[in-house]
Amino acid sequence: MDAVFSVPEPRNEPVRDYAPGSPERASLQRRLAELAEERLELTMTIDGQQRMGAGPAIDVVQPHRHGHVLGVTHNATNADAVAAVTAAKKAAPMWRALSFEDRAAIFLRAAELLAGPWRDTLNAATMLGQSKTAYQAEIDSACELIDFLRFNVGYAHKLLAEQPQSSPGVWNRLDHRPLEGFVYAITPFNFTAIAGNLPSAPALMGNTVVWKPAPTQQFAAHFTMRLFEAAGLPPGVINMVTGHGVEVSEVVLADPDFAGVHFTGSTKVFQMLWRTIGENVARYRSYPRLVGETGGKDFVIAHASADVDALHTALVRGAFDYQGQKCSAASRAYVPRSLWEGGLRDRLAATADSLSYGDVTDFRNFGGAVIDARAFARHTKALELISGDDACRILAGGTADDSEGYFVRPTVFECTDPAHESFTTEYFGPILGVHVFDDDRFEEAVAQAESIAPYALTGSIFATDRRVIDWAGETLRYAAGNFYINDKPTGAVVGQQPFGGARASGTNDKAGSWHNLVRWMSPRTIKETFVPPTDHRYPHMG
Ligand SMILES: NC(=O)c1ccc[n+]([C@@H]2O[C@H](COP(=O)([O-])OP(=O)(O)OC[C@H]3O[C@@H](n4cnc5c(N)ncnc54)[C@H](O)[C@@H]3O)[C@@H](O)[C@H]2O)c1
Ligand SMILES: N[C@@H](CCC=O)C(=O)O
Repeated sequence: MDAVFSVPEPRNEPVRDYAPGSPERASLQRRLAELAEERLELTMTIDGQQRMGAGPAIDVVQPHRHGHVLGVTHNATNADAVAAVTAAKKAAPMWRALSFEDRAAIFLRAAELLAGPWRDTLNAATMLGQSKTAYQAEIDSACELIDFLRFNVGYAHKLLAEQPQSSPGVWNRLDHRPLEGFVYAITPFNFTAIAGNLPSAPALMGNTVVWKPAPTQQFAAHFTMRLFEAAGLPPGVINMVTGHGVEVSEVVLADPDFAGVHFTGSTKVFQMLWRTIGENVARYRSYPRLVGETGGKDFVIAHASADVDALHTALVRGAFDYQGQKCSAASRAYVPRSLWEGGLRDRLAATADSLSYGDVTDFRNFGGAVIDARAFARHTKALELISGDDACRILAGGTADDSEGYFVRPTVFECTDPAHESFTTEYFGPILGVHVFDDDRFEEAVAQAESIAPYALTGSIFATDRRVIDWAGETLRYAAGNFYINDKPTGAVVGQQPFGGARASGTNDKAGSWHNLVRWMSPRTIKETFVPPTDHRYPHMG
């Protein structure tokens, strides 16, 4: 077809609330019951074929009831990784040759399927496999993934339309080529939306992909792969390998056609990947694109002029939604003494103690369990460190119990030492440290908070005095890639708050925006001269 097409105007998917008695709640509960009865074979998908990895088996369980196995996956071996890379390379010419409209239509169809008949499945899988409540699943596996799919098409369309100027007699053009090679997408446990976005964004731009989800997210990842297939994704475009990834990286990062990594996860793993890529750099056909969104130690800073009700709610939701397992979660707060001793301390502790964490299929619960035994051990160790230190005092929580699920109580502690390890280390759990400062030492507290942790992902300032908001915004300019004024530091929405941070928090390529998509293309400039010169001599030569 010969036409310059426009694309549907992207819009954010409305969030359903699953209130008691609502039809959407009944429908989701039915799907939860069905999926909880499954014991799925969580296969790899290579060249459109589903088969088990050849390495050892891994049980995928419900974190809030770890005796309940949802499915079994297997670690992918070097040979499995070779098969995935081969499939990605084989599919590349076919996928590149499809028009942008054909590629976009697949992902737009995936968005509509997810908004409709697939919504309950992805939400139920995310609730059971990652211990999210109905609301936390809805904003992730339904709305955010739908938004990524729709908005990426809109941003990509604008990027492709980006063309240079032409002087008289010349036609300059930009050919927005996919990368030469394949992309390696490695995704974290905590967001089904991120797991779906990291392989699909480079694929939309014409690249083929090897995708390695986290084993603890494999239940929802399995259904995400089925969703892409149902939307018409051809075999070999996204090849999903399972397991821990070490053996996959040994193969992928040594391949000459490795063209980029699209990573979200911990800072430690991204730095390890970066080092390996650096060591292998001479092997590659092109310099690989390195895109990584990583850890955070996200702050909330309050001024004495802050609205204390808003601050209280932001701390509770920011720190304890999804058990603190958002990279954006508030994990350190800086509060003036007048607000803290004027009632916030007791109120925050009482609210934290009142939050119910339990089985997420019981919709009365505020939260579920932390993801696995490794996370549980990290949190119990942190709680021991905090409770054993004279500088810190636990005000709420501080306990954990893994007898049935990996439960860690919402914990609030106060610490007189703002340089304490608990203010610099990412625990990635429901643990909030508070440093209380004298009201007249606000500027000192902000300056210290700015650079004490190596991260710069999200942060909030609470104040009603506009001069304070202005000053803090400037002083904290490089301390957070997503900065919030009088709001919690979590809950970025695609198309509204492009997400990502710098320093040890990543390359800040802003998932779900054109900043990210531009990394998956390699422009070729074309200059066509209609009437080329036929005399090599210049006029000044006489
Ligand atoms: N900045 C962001 O946008 C963002 C978003 C979500 C999560 N996170 C971060 O992610 C972390 C939590 O997620 P996680 O526990 O899944 O992180 P993780 O780093 O443990 O794992 C991330 C992924 O890397 C894989 N992996 C580990 N070693 C590998 C290797 N050698 N080769 C290939 N893959 C390998 C894991 O299996 C998983 O798929 C936190 O640090 C959090 O802050 C950041
Ligand atoms: N985009 C999400 C965080 C993703 C990281 O885990 C938020 O803004 O809360």
